[in-house]
Amino acid sequence: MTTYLRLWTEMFRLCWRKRPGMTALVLLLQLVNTAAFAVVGLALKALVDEMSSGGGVDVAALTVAAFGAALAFALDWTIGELAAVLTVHLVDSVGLTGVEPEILGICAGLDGIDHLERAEFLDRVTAVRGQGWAVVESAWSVLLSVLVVVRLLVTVAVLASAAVWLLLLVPGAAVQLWLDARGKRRVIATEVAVAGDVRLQRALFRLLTEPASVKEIQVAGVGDELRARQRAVWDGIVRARTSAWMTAGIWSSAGWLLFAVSYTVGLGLTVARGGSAGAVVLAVTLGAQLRTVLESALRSSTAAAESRRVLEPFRWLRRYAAEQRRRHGSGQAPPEKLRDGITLDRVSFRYHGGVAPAVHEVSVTLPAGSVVAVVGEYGSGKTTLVKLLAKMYEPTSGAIRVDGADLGDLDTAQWRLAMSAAFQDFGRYETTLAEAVGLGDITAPETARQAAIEAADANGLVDQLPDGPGTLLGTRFGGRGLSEGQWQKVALARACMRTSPLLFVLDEPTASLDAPSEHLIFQRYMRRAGEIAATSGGITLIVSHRFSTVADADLILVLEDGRLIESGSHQELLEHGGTYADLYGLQATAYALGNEGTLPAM
Ligand SMILES: Nc1ncnc2c1ncn2[C@@H]1O[C@H](COP(=O)(O)OP(=O)(O)OP(=O)(O)O)[C@@H](O)[C@H]1O
Repeated sequence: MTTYLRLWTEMFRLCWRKRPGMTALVLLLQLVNTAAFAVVGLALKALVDEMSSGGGVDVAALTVAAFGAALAFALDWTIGELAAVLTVHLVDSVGLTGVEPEILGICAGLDGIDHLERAEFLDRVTAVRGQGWAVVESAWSVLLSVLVVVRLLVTVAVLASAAVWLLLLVPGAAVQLWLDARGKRRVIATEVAVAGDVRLQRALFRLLTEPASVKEIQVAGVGDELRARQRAVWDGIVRARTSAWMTAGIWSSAGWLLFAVSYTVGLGLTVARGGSAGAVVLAVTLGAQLRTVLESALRSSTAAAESRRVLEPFRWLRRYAAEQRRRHGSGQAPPEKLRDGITLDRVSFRYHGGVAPAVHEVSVTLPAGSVVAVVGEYGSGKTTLVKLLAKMYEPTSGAIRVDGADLGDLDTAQWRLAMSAAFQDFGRYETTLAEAVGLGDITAPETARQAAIEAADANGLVDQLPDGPGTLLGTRFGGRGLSEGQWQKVALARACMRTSPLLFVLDEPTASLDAPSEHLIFQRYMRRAGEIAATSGGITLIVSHRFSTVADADLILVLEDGRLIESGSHQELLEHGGTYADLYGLQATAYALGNEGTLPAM
């Protein structure tokens, strides 16, 4: 409870920081609104007391009481509306400018990508995304609930003093609140229960509307089947929701019925036991007012209950982020230049929930200034090794050392600035070509872009584009569509923006390119590796499952099922006659058969 109190206090402070004027105004309006409500009841009571007093009627006092009641009633009504509208506006704007950036910061600001691959993390992100307003609103709901209780107390006190039998309304109201809350809980529980189905139908909808999957669906002719499945999932969701809403409606109606009965009995007894005309008028008015207060109480209790749906995952994400940041902290700076190299000491890594390690007890030194190739069949752990070197994951056991310093102790942001990478699953940034390349190093001068485009052999692509580097890429925002190979060239150019990284990673850099481009690119990268080695002692790490492309590397690492089974130069590995020699022979034969006996030049 104290953590909730802290969160709510923090939300009020956030409102105050972001919108001080609006926060003060909303607070004032809510307080005036509650005071006006209380005045209505008290003025009515004064009116009735005056009218039913034995002596002569004091016209002046009567007028003041009547005028006070009318004014308070008008204030209560108009200020109530205004306060409600302004609260929604305040909550919305602070949610968007204060809480949403924090949620994005948690998703995008944590070290590595481990969290982005965990269902427990992603489920919570799904629950809070776009719901920043609900976090802020929860604090205001609590304040409003307190104010509603004040209203209830005032109403009950005035009722008790005017017509004691009307206190029967109180248990009637309590039961109504309880039944209504029960119904709301059922609705919320149903929403939680169908959340998985909601995600499933969204995923099916995406499959049926995204070009990449639609192609296959059309060719396979399974569109009708998938549409039927999506409809069936929706039908199930709608049935569950309808049933929950119906049940909640029945409970709530039963509650209101009980309230109406207690009201009738209370009023009847007031009249039967000789209540004055004033008391009856007051009873009728306050009875109606009690109903309004009850509705407000129900609204704020619903808001408070619903906010838990968001508050729970929000707090979980915060705790997770704090724990991650505490663990990583800010470490030491990486060296300016590599002197010895990067050493992997019995490095193992197991994915969250994975049965076997993706990388298993790998020990090797990548010498400074060298070109290192990592080869192996599909799923042998090549990309995982690269991601470990890029600090996207932490080794489950063992250590990676950069010139003797533990990679875990190096400041992650600085380490990333000291490296450069073209990943296998590269990003497709739908912006201008110049920007999509320049993202590789936003501190570099304009001229660096041109050099990077040349380094990636992407000049031909630029020439084909209508506005050259200023051409908008991608079709989502009305730009130019690119082929896979063209997107990959953009990614490679981006990776070439940094000219002297300590680690230059190319994970399957030519997977989407044709053979001549592949050959040209590798030649260029070999030259580039020499330049990098000379300026920073940096290592160029090339991942490939095509053995023929990496024969010029200084060191070749052969992975199998996450284990390093062989390492050495191309010549040494051929002479060794192990897996590398076998697979190289097999691939060369296959390539020769497919290309009329021409092996790619190396
Ligand atoms: N995010 C992940 N979560 C769980 N397991 C994963 C994940 N990524 C990869 N794996 C598993 O780890 C193992 C190594 O995968 P990795 O991507 O490193 O292989 P790879 O050699 O790069 O394969 P490819 O040549 O197909 O790119 C595989 O068994 C794979 O199924």
